[in-house]
Amino acid sequence: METLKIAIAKGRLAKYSIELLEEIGIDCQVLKEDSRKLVFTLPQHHIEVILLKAVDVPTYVEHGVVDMGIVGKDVLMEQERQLYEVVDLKFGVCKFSVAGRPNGTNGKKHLRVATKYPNVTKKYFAQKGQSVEVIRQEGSVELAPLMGLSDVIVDIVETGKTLKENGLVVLEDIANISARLVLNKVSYKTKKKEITTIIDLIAEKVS
Ligand SMILES: Nc1ncnc2c1ncn2[C@@H]1O[C@H](COP(=O)(O)OP(=O)(O)OP(=O)(O)O)[C@@H](O)[C@H]1O
Ligand SMILES: O=P(O)(O)OC[C@H]1O[C@H](OP(=O)(O)OP(=O)(O)O)[C@H](O)[C@@H]1O
Repeated sequence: METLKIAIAKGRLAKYSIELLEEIGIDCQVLKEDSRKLVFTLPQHHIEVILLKAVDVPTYVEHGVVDMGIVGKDVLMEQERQLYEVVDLKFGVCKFSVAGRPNGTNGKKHLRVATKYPNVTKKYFAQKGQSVEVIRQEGSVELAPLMGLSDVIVDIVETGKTLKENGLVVLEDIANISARLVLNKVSYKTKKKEITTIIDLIAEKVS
Protein backbone atom coordinates (compact mmCIF):
# COMPACT_ATOMS: atom_id res chain seq x y z
CA MET A 1 0.00 0.00 0.00
CA GLU A 2 1.34 3.44 -0.93
CA THR A 3 1.80 6.14 1.72
CA LEU A 4 -0.67 9.01 1.45
CA LYS A 5 0.70 12.45 2.23
CA ILE A 6 -1.73 14.93 3.76
CA ALA A 7 -1.09 18.65 4.37
CA ILE A 8 -2.92 20.31 7.21
CA ALA A 9 -3.01 24.04 7.91
CA LYS A 10 -1.59 25.09 11.27
CA GLY A 11 -3.67 27.58 13.20
CA ARG A 12 -7.44 27.70 13.46
CA LEU A 13 -8.20 24.72 11.23
CA ALA A 14 -5.63 22.32 12.72
CA LYS A 15 -7.71 21.07 15.65
CA TYR A 16 -10.76 20.33 13.48
CA SER A 17 -8.65 18.73 10.76
CA ILE A 18 -7.01 16.38 13.27
CA GLU A 19 -10.40 15.59 14.83
CA LEU A 20 -11.74 14.69 11.41
CA LEU A 21 -8.84 12.32 10.70
CA GLU A 22 -9.40 10.67 14.08
CA GLU A 23 -13.11 10.29 13.35
CA ILE A 24 -12.29 8.24 10.28
CA GLY A 25 -10.04 5.97 12.33
CA ILE A 26 -6.60 7.54 11.94
CA ASP A 27 -4.76 7.72 15.27
CA CYS A 28 -3.35 11.27 15.40
CA GLN A 29 -2.10 11.26 19.00
CA VAL A 30 1.44 12.24 17.90
CA LEU A 31 0.01 15.35 16.23
CA LYS A 32 -1.55 16.51 19.47
CA GLU A 33 1.69 16.45 21.44
CA ASP A 34 3.33 19.78 22.15
CA SER A 35 6.10 19.77 19.60
CA ARG A 36 7.79 21.81 16.86
CA LYS A 37 7.77 18.87 14.46
CA LEU A 38 6.26 19.49 11.03
CA VAL A 39 6.22 15.98 9.56
CA PHE A 40 4.41 13.09 11.25
CA THR A 41 4.60 9.53 9.97
CA LEU A 42 1.70 7.29 10.90
CA PRO A 43 3.09 3.96 9.59
CA GLN A 44 0.20 1.82 10.81
CA HIS A 45 -2.14 3.86 8.55
CA HIS A 46 0.31 4.37 5.63
CA ILE A 47 -0.15 8.09 6.12
CA GLU A 48 2.20 11.05 6.53
CA VAL A 49 0.80 14.33 7.83
CA ILE A 50 2.60 17.62 7.33
CA LEU A 51 1.75 20.86 9.11
CA LEU A 52 2.17 24.17 7.34
CA LYS A 53 0.77 27.66 7.06
CA ALA A 54 -2.72 27.81 5.56
CA VAL A 55 -1.59 29.86 2.53
CA ASP A 56 1.10 27.27 1.69
CA VAL A 57 -1.21 24.22 1.61
CA PRO A 58 -2.29 24.71 -2.04
CA THR A 59 1.35 25.06 -3.15
CA TYR A 60 2.29 21.68 -1.68
CA VAL A 61 -0.81 20.01 -3.11
CA GLU A 62 -0.45 21.53 -6.58
CA HIS A 63 3.22 20.51 -6.79
CA GLY A 64 2.32 16.96 -5.78
CA VAL A 65 4.71 16.78 -2.83
CA VAL A 66 1.59 15.90 -0.85
CA ASP A 67 -1.44 14.07 -2.24
CA MET A 68 -4.15 15.96 -0.40
CA GLY A 69 -4.70 18.89 1.89
CA ILE A 70 -7.18 20.63 4.13
CA VAL A 71 -7.48 24.38 3.62
CA GLY A 72 -10.00 27.22 3.76
CA LYS A 73 -12.04 28.17 0.71
CA ASP A 74 -10.78 31.75 1.22
CA VAL A 75 -7.24 30.61 0.41
CA LEU A 76 -8.44 28.58 -2.59
CA MET A 77 -10.42 31.52 -3.99
CA GLU A 78 -7.43 33.82 -3.59
CA GLN A 79 -4.90 31.48 -5.20
CA GLU A 80 -6.92 29.69 -7.93
CA ARG A 81 -4.52 26.70 -8.04
CA GLN A 82 -4.60 23.66 -10.31
CA LEU A 83 -6.02 21.07 -7.93
CA TYR A 84 -9.28 19.25 -7.24
CA GLU A 85 -11.55 20.56 -4.50
CA VAL A 86 -13.52 17.50 -3.46
CA VAL A 87 -15.30 17.84 -0.10
CA ASP A 88 -16.78 20.75 1.84
CA LEU A 89 -15.67 19.82 5.37
CA LYS A 90 -18.21 22.17 7.03
CA PHE A 91 -15.80 23.51 9.67
CA GLY A 92 -13.95 26.82 9.67
CA VAL A 93 -17.25 28.37 8.66
CA CYS A 94 -17.12 32.11 8.02
CA LYS A 95 -17.76 34.47 5.10
CA PHE A 96 -15.97 36.97 2.91
CA SER A 97 -17.55 40.40 3.29
CA VAL A 98 -17.03 44.00 2.35
CA ALA A 99 -17.10 46.03 5.57
CA GLY A 100 -16.81 49.67 6.43
CA ARG A 101 -18.28 52.48 8.45
CA PRO A 102 -22.05 52.31 9.04
CA ASN A 103 -22.71 55.22 6.65
CA GLY A 104 -21.33 53.07 3.81
CA THR A 105 -19.27 54.43 0.96
CA ASN A 106 -21.41 57.50 0.26
CA GLY A 107 -21.61 56.52 -3.41
CA LYS A 108 -17.89 57.14 -3.99
CA LYS A 109 -16.84 56.50 -7.61
CA HIS A 110 -13.41 55.16 -6.64
CA LEU A 111 -12.90 53.07 -3.51
CA ARG A 112 -9.73 52.27 -1.59
CA VAL A 113 -10.04 48.70 -0.31
CA ALA A 114 -7.70 47.18 2.29
CA THR A 115 -7.43 43.38 2.34
CA LYS A 116 -5.33 40.26 2.82
CA TYR A 117 -7.09 38.92 -0.31
CA PRO A 118 -6.20 41.19 -3.28
CA ASN A 119 -7.27 38.76 -6.01
CA VAL A 120 -10.69 38.03 -4.51
CA THR A 121 -11.16 41.76 -3.98
CA LYS A 122 -10.18 42.78 -7.53
CA LYS A 123 -12.41 40.10 -9.05
CA TYR A 124 -15.41 41.00 -6.89
CA PHE A 125 -15.31 44.74 -7.62
CA ALA A 126 -14.50 44.18 -11.31
CA GLN A 127 -17.69 42.09 -11.63
CA LYS A 128 -19.64 44.96 -10.08
CA GLY A 129 -17.98 47.50 -12.37
CA GLN A 130 -16.68 49.40 -9.33
CA SER A 131 -13.32 51.11 -9.67
CA VAL A 132 -10.97 50.28 -6.74
CA GLU A 133 -7.45 50.67 -5.48
CA VAL A 134 -6.52 47.53 -3.55
CA ILE A 135 -4.24 48.10 -0.57
CA ARG A 136 -2.69 44.84 0.57
CA GLN A 137 -2.47 44.15 4.30
CA GLU A 138 -1.05 41.23 6.28
CA GLY A 139 -3.54 41.40 9.16
CA SER A 140 -5.55 43.68 11.46
CA VAL A 141 -7.28 44.83 8.30
CA GLU A 142 -10.06 46.47 10.32
CA LEU A 143 -7.59 49.21 11.24
CA ALA A 144 -7.42 50.56 7.69
CA PRO A 145 -10.80 52.35 7.53
CA LEU A 146 -10.43 53.48 11.15
CA MET A 147 -7.12 55.14 10.39
CA GLY A 148 -8.18 56.52 7.01
CA LEU A 149 -5.97 54.20 4.97
CA SER A 150 -8.97 52.80 3.09
CA ASP A 151 -12.69 53.39 2.57
CA VAL A 152 -13.64 49.76 3.11
CA ILE A 153 -12.10 46.33 3.73
CA VAL A 154 -12.63 42.88 2.28
CA ASP A 155 -12.07 40.32 5.01
CA ILE A 156 -13.30 37.22 6.74
CA VAL A 157 -16.20 37.66 9.15
CA GLU A 158 -16.97 34.88 11.56
CA THR A 159 -18.81 36.12 14.66
CA GLY A 160 -18.71 39.80 13.65
CA LYS A 161 -16.99 40.66 16.95
CA THR A 162 -13.90 42.24 15.38
CA LEU A 163 -15.99 44.50 13.15
CA LYS A 164 -18.32 45.49 15.97
CA GLU A 165 -15.53 46.32 18.41
CA ASN A 166 -13.98 48.58 15.79
CA GLY A 167 -17.18 50.38 14.82
CA LEU A 168 -17.48 48.72 11.40
CA VAL A 169 -20.39 46.89 9.77
CA VAL A 170 -20.84 44.42 6.92
CA LEU A 171 -21.82 46.34 3.79
CA GLU A 172 -21.97 43.40 1.35
CA ASP A 173 -21.40 39.65 1.51
CA ILE A 174 -19.13 38.12 -1.12
CA ALA A 175 -19.04 34.36 -0.45
CA ASN A 176 -19.46 31.65 2.16
CA ILE A 177 -16.23 30.08 3.39
CA SER A 178 -15.42 26.73 5.02
CA ALA A 179 -12.57 24.25 5.02
CA ARG A 180 -12.19 22.05 1.94
CA LEU A 181 -10.45 18.78 1.14
CA VAL A 182 -8.24 19.28 -1.91
CA LEU A 183 -6.34 16.78 -4.06
CA ASN A 184 -3.33 16.76 -6.32
CA LYS A 185 -4.55 15.98 -9.84
CA VAL A 186 -1.90 13.35 -10.60
CA SER A 187 -2.19 11.63 -7.20
CA TYR A 188 -5.89 11.22 -7.86
CA LYS A 189 -4.97 8.97 -10.79
CA THR A 190 -1.87 7.22 -9.38
CA LYS A 191 -3.21 6.60 -5.84
CA LYS A 192 -6.88 6.43 -6.75
CA LYS A 193 -7.73 3.51 -4.46
CA GLU A 194 -6.16 5.00 -1.30
CA ILE A 195 -7.53 8.46 -2.04
CA THR A 196 -11.04 7.28 -2.84
CA THR A 197 -11.15 5.30 0.41
CA ILE A 198 -10.27 8.40 2.44
CA ILE A 199 -12.59 10.72 0.50
CA ASP A 200 -15.52 8.34 0.98
CA LEU A 201 -14.90 8.04 4.73
CA ILE A 202 -14.58 11.83 5.10
CA ALA A 203 -17.59 12.60 2.91
CA GLU A 204 -19.68 10.21 4.98
CA LYS A 205 -18.56 11.86 8.26
CA VAL A 206 -19.34 15.41 7.16
CA SER A 207 -22.65 14.68 5.40
N1 LIG B 1 -12.55 34.14 12.24
C1 LIG B 1 -11.75 33.65 11.32
N2 LIG B 1 -10.73 34.38 10.89
C2 LIG B 1 -9.86 33.89 10.00
N3 LIG B 1 -9.95 32.70 9.41
C3 LIG B 1 -10.96 31.94 9.80
C4 LIG B 1 -11.90 32.37 10.75
N4 LIG B 1 -12.76 31.39 10.91
C5 LIG B 1 -12.38 30.42 10.11
N5 LIG B 1 -11.27 30.73 9.41
C6 LIG B 1 -10.55 29.88 8.44
O1 LIG B 1 -9.33 29.46 9.05
C7 LIG B 1 -8.25 29.53 8.11
C8 LIG B 1 -6.94 29.67 8.85
O2 LIG B 1 -6.97 30.80 9.64
P1 LIG B 1 -5.74 31.17 10.57
O3 LIG B 1 -6.14 32.43 11.27
O4 LIG B 1 -5.34 30.01 11.37
O5 LIG B 1 -4.57 31.36 9.52
P2 LIG B 1 -4.10 32.65 8.79
O6 LIG B 1 -5.26 33.44 8.25
O7 LIG B 1 -3.07 32.17 7.81
O8 LIG B 1 -3.50 33.49 9.97
P3 LIG B 1 -2.03 33.89 10.31
O9 LIG B 1 -1.53 34.66 9.13
O10 LIG B 1 -2.27 34.72 11.54
O11 LIG B 1 -1.29 32.59 10.57
C9 LIG B 1 -8.63 30.67 7.19
O12 LIG B 1 -8.00 30.52 5.94
C10 LIG B 1 -10.16 30.52 7.10
O13 LIG B 1 -10.48 29.59 6.08
O1 LIG C 1 -15.87 37.92 12.94
P1 LIG C 1 -14.80 37.54 13.93
O2 LIG C 1 -15.21 36.34 14.72
O3 LIG C 1 -14.40 38.67 14.80
O4 LIG C 1 -13.51 37.03 13.11
C1 LIG C 1 -12.97 37.78 12.07
C2 LIG C 1 -11.58 38.20 12.32
O5 LIG C 1 -10.72 37.05 12.43
C3 LIG C 1 -9.67 37.14 11.46
O6 LIG C 1 -8.54 37.76 11.97
P2 LIG C 1 -7.37 36.96 12.67
O7 LIG C 1 -7.74 36.62 14.05
O8 LIG C 1 -6.96 35.81 11.79
O9 LIG C 1 -6.26 38.05 12.72
P3 LIG C 1 -5.60 38.94 11.59
O10 LIG C 1 -6.28 40.27 11.71
O11 LIG C 1 -4.17 39.00 11.95
O12 LIG C 1 -5.85 38.29 10.23
C4 LIG C 1 -10.27 38.04 10.36
O13 LIG C 1 -9.26 38.64 9.57
C5 LIG C 1 -11.07 39.03 11.16
O14 LIG C 1 -10.26 40.09 11.63
